[in-house]
Amino acid sequence: MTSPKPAYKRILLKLSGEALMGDDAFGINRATIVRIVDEVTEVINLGVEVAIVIGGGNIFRGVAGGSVGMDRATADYMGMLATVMNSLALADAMNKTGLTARVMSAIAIDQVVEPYVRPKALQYLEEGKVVVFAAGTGNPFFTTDTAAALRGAEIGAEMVLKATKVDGVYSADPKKDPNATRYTEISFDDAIGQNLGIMDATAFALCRDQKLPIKVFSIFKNGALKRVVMGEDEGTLVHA
Ligand SMILES: Nc1ncnc2c1ncn2[C@@H]1O[C@H](COP(=O)(O)OP(=O)(O)O)[C@@H](O)[C@H]1O
Ligand SMILES: O=c1ccn([C@@H]2O[C@H](COP(=O)(O)OP(=O)(O)O)[C@@H](O)[C@H]2O)c(=O)[nH]1
Repeated sequence: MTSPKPAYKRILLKLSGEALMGDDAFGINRATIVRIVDEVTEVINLGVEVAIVIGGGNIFRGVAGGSVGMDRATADYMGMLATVMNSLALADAMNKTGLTARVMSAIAIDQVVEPYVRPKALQYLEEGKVVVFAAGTGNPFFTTDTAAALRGAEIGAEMVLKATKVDGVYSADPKKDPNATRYTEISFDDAIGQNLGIMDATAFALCRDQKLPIKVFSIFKNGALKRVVMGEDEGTLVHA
Protein backbone atom coordinates (compact mmCIF):
# COMPACT_ATOMS: atom_id res chain seq x y z
CA MET A 1 0.00 0.00 0.00
CA THR A 2 1.40 3.41 -0.93
CA SER A 3 1.33 6.09 1.75
CA PRO A 4 -1.01 9.07 1.15
CA LYS A 5 0.49 11.97 -0.79
CA PRO A 6 0.40 15.62 0.25
CA ALA A 7 -2.26 17.71 -1.48
CA TYR A 8 0.23 20.48 -2.35
CA LYS A 9 3.71 20.62 -3.85
CA ARG A 10 4.57 24.19 -2.81
CA ILE A 11 3.05 26.23 0.02
CA LEU A 12 3.45 29.66 1.55
CA LEU A 13 3.16 29.48 5.32
CA LYS A 14 2.33 32.71 7.16
CA LEU A 15 3.24 32.63 10.84
CA SER A 16 1.79 35.28 13.11
CA GLY A 17 4.47 37.16 15.02
CA GLU A 18 2.37 37.12 18.16
CA ALA A 19 2.09 33.36 18.01
CA LEU A 20 5.86 33.15 18.47
CA MET A 21 5.46 34.62 21.96
CA GLY A 22 3.89 31.40 23.24
CA ASP A 23 2.79 32.19 26.78
CA ASP A 24 5.30 35.01 27.12
CA ALA A 25 4.26 38.69 27.13
CA PHE A 26 6.48 39.61 24.18
CA GLY A 27 9.47 38.39 22.16
CA ILE A 28 10.23 34.90 20.94
CA ASN A 29 9.43 31.84 23.03
CA ARG A 30 12.05 29.17 22.38
CA ALA A 31 9.80 26.18 23.04
CA THR A 32 7.18 27.57 20.65
CA ILE A 33 9.69 28.11 17.86
CA VAL A 34 11.11 24.59 18.30
CA ARG A 35 7.61 23.12 18.05
CA ILE A 36 6.89 25.11 14.87
CA VAL A 37 10.17 23.92 13.35
CA ASP A 38 9.22 20.30 14.14
CA GLU A 39 5.91 20.77 12.34
CA VAL A 40 7.62 22.32 9.31
CA THR A 41 10.13 19.44 9.25
CA GLU A 42 7.24 16.98 9.05
CA VAL A 43 5.88 18.56 5.87
CA ILE A 44 9.34 19.05 4.33
CA ASN A 45 9.86 15.30 4.84
CA LEU A 46 6.71 14.71 2.79
CA GLY A 47 8.48 16.44 -0.12
CA VAL A 48 6.55 19.70 0.11
CA GLU A 49 8.38 22.93 -0.79
CA VAL A 50 7.89 25.45 2.01
CA ALA A 51 8.28 29.23 1.96
CA ILE A 52 7.52 31.22 5.09
CA VAL A 53 6.46 34.78 5.83
CA ILE A 54 6.64 35.70 9.47
CA GLY A 55 5.01 38.65 11.22
CA GLY A 56 6.53 41.03 13.72
CA GLY A 57 3.65 41.81 16.06
CA ASN A 58 5.45 40.16 19.00
CA ILE A 59 8.15 42.83 18.76
CA PHE A 60 6.68 45.90 17.07
CA ARG A 61 3.54 46.92 15.22
CA GLY A 62 3.50 50.04 13.05
CA VAL A 63 -0.10 50.88 13.88
CA ALA A 64 0.74 50.94 17.59
CA GLY A 65 3.76 53.18 17.03
CA GLY A 66 1.66 55.48 14.83
CA SER A 67 -1.08 55.68 17.44
CA VAL A 68 1.30 57.10 20.05
CA GLY A 69 2.41 59.90 17.76
CA MET A 70 5.22 58.36 15.72
CA ASP A 71 5.34 58.95 12.02
CA ARG A 72 3.44 55.92 10.67
CA ALA A 73 5.88 55.11 7.88
CA THR A 74 8.82 55.18 10.33
CA ALA A 75 6.89 52.93 12.71
CA ASP A 76 6.14 50.55 9.85
CA TYR A 77 9.83 50.32 8.93
CA MET A 78 10.48 49.39 12.56
CA GLY A 79 7.79 46.71 12.20
CA MET A 80 9.51 45.37 9.10
CA LEU A 81 12.81 45.19 10.98
CA ALA A 82 11.00 43.24 13.69
CA THR A 83 10.03 40.64 11.08
CA VAL A 84 13.72 40.37 10.12
CA MET A 85 14.55 39.48 13.74
CA ASN A 86 11.83 36.83 13.82
CA SER A 87 12.99 35.46 10.46
CA LEU A 88 16.57 35.13 11.71
CA ALA A 89 15.42 33.37 14.88
CA LEU A 90 13.25 30.96 12.91
CA ALA A 91 15.92 30.20 10.30
CA ASP A 92 18.50 29.68 13.05
CA ALA A 93 16.23 27.17 14.79
CA MET A 94 15.62 25.39 11.48
CA ASN A 95 19.30 25.19 10.56
CA LYS A 96 20.01 23.68 14.01
CA THR A 97 17.57 20.82 13.42
CA GLY A 98 19.01 19.78 10.07
CA LEU A 99 16.76 21.74 7.74
CA THR A 100 18.41 24.26 5.45
CA ALA A 101 16.78 27.67 5.68
CA ARG A 102 17.54 30.88 3.81
CA VAL A 103 16.31 34.32 4.82
CA MET A 104 15.61 36.84 2.05
CA SER A 105 14.75 40.43 2.90
CA ALA A 106 12.50 42.85 1.03
CA ILE A 107 14.60 45.76 2.35
CA ALA A 108 18.36 45.97 1.80
CA ILE A 109 20.38 45.01 4.87
CA ASP A 110 23.00 43.04 3.05
CA GLN A 111 25.32 42.43 5.98
CA VAL A 112 22.50 40.71 7.82
CA VAL A 113 20.46 38.81 5.22
CA GLU A 114 20.50 38.38 1.47
CA PRO A 115 18.08 40.46 -0.59
CA TYR A 116 14.89 38.99 -2.02
CA VAL A 117 15.56 37.89 -5.59
CA ARG A 118 12.70 35.87 -7.02
CA PRO A 119 14.68 33.43 -9.22
CA LYS A 120 17.02 32.73 -6.31
CA ALA A 121 14.07 32.02 -4.04
CA LEU A 122 12.64 29.61 -6.62
CA GLN A 123 16.01 27.89 -6.89
CA TYR A 124 16.21 27.41 -3.11
CA LEU A 125 12.72 25.96 -3.02
CA GLU A 126 13.53 23.52 -5.83
CA GLU A 127 16.59 22.45 -3.82
CA GLY A 128 14.36 21.63 -0.85
CA LYS A 129 15.49 24.59 1.25
CA VAL A 130 13.04 26.54 3.39
CA VAL A 131 12.89 30.18 2.28
CA VAL A 132 11.93 32.73 4.92
CA PHE A 133 10.77 36.02 3.44
CA ALA A 134 11.68 38.85 5.82
CA ALA A 135 10.67 42.54 5.98
CA GLY A 136 7.15 41.97 4.65
CA THR A 137 6.51 43.63 1.30
CA GLY A 138 9.24 46.23 1.97
CA ASN A 139 6.61 48.98 2.01
CA PRO A 140 4.93 50.82 4.87
CA PHE A 141 1.12 50.69 5.19
CA PHE A 142 1.11 46.99 4.37
CA THR A 143 1.02 43.88 6.55
CA THR A 144 2.81 40.57 6.53
CA ASP A 145 -0.50 38.95 5.55
CA THR A 146 -0.30 40.96 2.32
CA ALA A 147 3.37 39.98 2.02
CA ALA A 148 2.28 36.33 2.30
CA ALA A 149 -0.28 36.82 -0.48
CA LEU A 150 2.28 38.64 -2.65
CA ARG A 151 5.14 36.17 -2.21
CA GLY A 152 2.74 33.25 -2.44
CA ALA A 153 1.57 34.48 -5.85
CA GLU A 154 5.14 35.24 -6.98
CA ILE A 155 6.51 31.79 -6.21
CA GLY A 156 3.47 29.99 -7.58
CA ALA A 157 2.42 28.52 -4.23
CA GLU A 158 -0.76 26.48 -4.45
CA MET A 159 -2.06 27.81 -1.16
CA VAL A 160 -1.37 30.37 1.56
CA LEU A 161 -1.50 28.72 4.98
CA LYS A 162 -2.18 31.25 7.70
CA ALA A 163 -1.12 29.79 11.04
CA THR A 164 -2.60 31.98 13.72
CA LYS A 165 -3.97 32.18 17.26
CA VAL A 166 -7.50 31.14 16.33
CA ASP A 167 -8.54 27.88 14.64
CA GLY A 168 -10.25 29.42 11.62
CA VAL A 169 -12.35 32.26 10.31
CA TYR A 170 -15.32 33.14 12.52
CA SER A 171 -18.49 35.14 11.86
CA ALA A 172 -16.99 37.76 14.24
CA ASP A 173 -13.76 38.07 16.23
CA PRO A 174 -14.03 35.06 18.59
CA LYS A 175 -11.86 36.84 21.16
CA LYS A 176 -14.55 39.53 21.48
CA ASP A 177 -17.77 37.71 20.62
CA PRO A 178 -18.38 34.38 22.41
CA ASN A 179 -21.31 33.66 20.07
CA ALA A 180 -19.15 33.80 16.94
CA THR A 181 -19.31 30.63 14.85
CA ARG A 182 -16.53 29.13 12.76
CA TYR A 183 -16.83 28.69 9.00
CA THR A 184 -15.42 25.57 7.37
CA GLU A 185 -15.16 27.59 4.17
CA ILE A 186 -15.95 31.10 3.00
CA SER A 187 -15.52 33.00 -0.27
CA PHE A 188 -13.12 35.93 -0.61
CA ASP A 189 -16.04 38.20 -1.48
CA ASP A 190 -17.93 37.21 1.68
CA ALA A 191 -14.83 37.59 3.87
CA ILE A 192 -14.17 41.06 2.45
CA GLY A 193 -17.86 42.03 2.42
CA GLN A 194 -18.35 41.02 6.07
CA ASN A 195 -15.17 42.90 6.98
CA LEU A 196 -13.81 39.87 8.86
CA GLY A 197 -10.76 41.02 10.79
CA ILE A 198 -8.75 37.81 10.51
CA MET A 199 -6.79 39.22 7.55
CA ASP A 200 -6.70 42.64 5.94
CA ALA A 201 -8.73 43.30 2.81
CA THR A 202 -5.59 43.94 0.72
CA ALA A 203 -4.35 40.40 1.38
CA PHE A 204 -7.78 38.88 0.67
CA ALA A 205 -8.17 40.89 -2.55
CA LEU A 206 -4.73 39.93 -3.86
CA CYS A 207 -5.37 36.24 -3.22
CA ARG A 208 -8.82 36.49 -4.78
CA ASP A 209 -7.47 38.13 -7.94
CA GLN A 210 -4.65 35.60 -8.22
CA LYS A 211 -6.98 32.66 -7.43
CA LEU A 212 -4.73 31.69 -4.54
CA PRO A 213 -6.73 29.96 -1.79
CA ILE A 214 -6.00 30.57 1.89
CA LYS A 215 -6.32 28.13 4.76
CA VAL A 216 -6.60 29.67 8.23
CA PHE A 217 -5.74 27.32 11.11
CA SER A 218 -4.39 27.32 14.66
CA ILE A 219 -0.66 27.45 15.23
CA PHE A 220 -1.21 25.98 18.70
CA LYS A 221 -2.86 22.76 17.54
CA ASN A 222 -0.36 19.91 17.26
CA GLY A 223 -0.16 18.36 13.78
CA ALA A 224 -2.50 20.94 12.21
CA LEU A 225 0.04 22.02 9.59
CA LYS A 226 0.50 18.46 8.37
CA ARG A 227 -3.24 17.86 8.28
CA VAL A 228 -3.72 20.98 6.13
CA VAL A 229 -0.92 19.88 3.79
CA MET A 230 -2.48 16.43 3.48
CA GLY A 231 -5.73 18.08 2.42
CA GLU A 232 -7.55 16.97 5.56
CA ASP A 233 -10.36 18.84 7.27
CA GLU A 234 -8.67 21.51 9.39
CA GLY A 235 -9.34 25.22 9.91
CA THR A 236 -11.18 27.38 7.36
CA LEU A 237 -10.71 27.47 3.60
CA VAL A 238 -11.03 30.91 1.99
CA HIS A 239 -11.58 30.51 -1.74
CA ALA A 240 -12.67 32.30 -4.93
N1 LIG B 1 -13.79 36.93 11.90
C1 LIG B 1 -12.70 36.53 12.57
N2 LIG B 1 -12.38 35.21 12.61
C2 LIG B 1 -11.28 34.80 13.25
N3 LIG B 1 -10.42 35.62 13.90
C3 LIG B 1 -10.67 36.95 13.88
C4 LIG B 1 -11.82 37.46 13.22
N4 LIG B 1 -11.80 38.81 13.37
C5 LIG B 1 -10.71 39.13 14.06
N5 LIG B 1 -10.02 38.02 14.40
C6 LIG B 1 -8.77 38.05 15.16
O1 LIG B 1 -7.73 38.01 14.20
C7 LIG B 1 -6.56 37.58 14.89
C8 LIG B 1 -5.61 37.01 13.86
O2 LIG B 1 -4.39 36.89 14.48
P1 LIG B 1 -3.03 37.26 13.78
O3 LIG B 1 -2.75 36.27 12.72
O4 LIG B 1 -2.02 37.44 14.84
O5 LIG B 1 -3.41 38.61 13.10
P2 LIG B 1 -2.51 39.87 12.92
O6 LIG B 1 -1.85 39.63 11.60
O7 LIG B 1 -3.48 41.00 12.91
O8 LIG B 1 -1.59 39.86 14.09
C9 LIG B 1 -7.02 36.59 15.93
O9 LIG B 1 -6.33 36.80 17.13
C10 LIG B 1 -8.52 36.86 16.09
O10 LIG B 1 -8.84 37.24 17.41
O1 LIG C 1 4.79 44.83 4.15
C1 LIG C 1 4.83 45.16 5.34
C2 LIG C 1 4.79 44.19 6.39
C3 LIG C 1 4.86 44.62 7.70
N1 LIG C 1 4.96 45.96 7.99
C4 LIG C 1 5.10 46.42 9.40
O2 LIG C 1 5.51 45.33 10.21
C5 LIG C 1 4.61 45.15 11.32
C6 LIG C 1 4.55 43.69 11.72
O3 LIG C 1 3.85 42.94 10.78
P1 LIG C 1 2.40 42.31 11.10
O4 LIG C 1 1.61 43.25 11.96
O5 LIG C 1 1.79 41.90 9.81
O6 LIG C 1 2.80 41.03 11.95
P2 LIG C 1 1.90 39.90 12.67
O7 LIG C 1 0.52 40.49 12.87
O8 LIG C 1 1.81 38.72 11.77
O9 LIG C 1 2.62 39.59 13.92
C7 LIG C 1 3.33 45.76 10.82
O10 LIG C 1 2.52 46.18 11.91
C8 LIG C 1 3.81 46.94 10.00
O11 LIG C 1 4.15 48.01 10.84
C9 LIG C 1 4.96 46.90 6.97
O12 LIG C 1 5.03 48.09 7.23
N2 LIG C 1 4.92 46.47 5.68
